Amino acid sequence: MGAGKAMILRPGILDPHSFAPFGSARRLSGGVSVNENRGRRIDLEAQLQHDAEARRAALALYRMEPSAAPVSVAFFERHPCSAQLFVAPPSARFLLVVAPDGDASEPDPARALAFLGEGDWEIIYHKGVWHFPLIALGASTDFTMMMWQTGDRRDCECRNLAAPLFVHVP
Ligand SMILES: NC(=O)N[C@@H](O)C(=O)O
Repeated sequence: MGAGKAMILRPGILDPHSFAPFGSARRLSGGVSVNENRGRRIDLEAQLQHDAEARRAALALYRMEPSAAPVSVAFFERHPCSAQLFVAPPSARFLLVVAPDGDASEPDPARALAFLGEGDWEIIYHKGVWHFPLIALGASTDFTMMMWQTGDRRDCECRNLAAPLFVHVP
């Protein structure tokens, strides 16, 4: 993609197979009955891949305000030391934007992909996968996030793009 030439991305519907090169995605369902059958416990993936130096568990609530479409993606980031898990609630409508490694393990925006998710998903980015920060659509949405961190700058790398990508939302 030439410098300065904006690129349009149209998201596909999030599905585990399409997302697999970048991580795992699974709809949350089933689980076991808990609390006198007043609820269900759905266990999440607890064994997130991470480096030994990333020994600080980070568990957070991301209270995301909705983004307007088209969403401008001007950079990608990655977490070289840990996979990163997000849980989307049943009311969620969100975008994931990812890019494979290009030359010298830099993000390749020409092969970037966007995924539109709706409802309660567990999403896990593989360790070191280039992605744009999570995007909520439609309404303020609370996502749960978990990853392992070193506590220093190794936890997140960013790369600005020569030209932004614009993600159109159906
Ligand atoms: N950087 C950060 O805290 N969040 C991102 O990794 C994200 O994917 O939202």
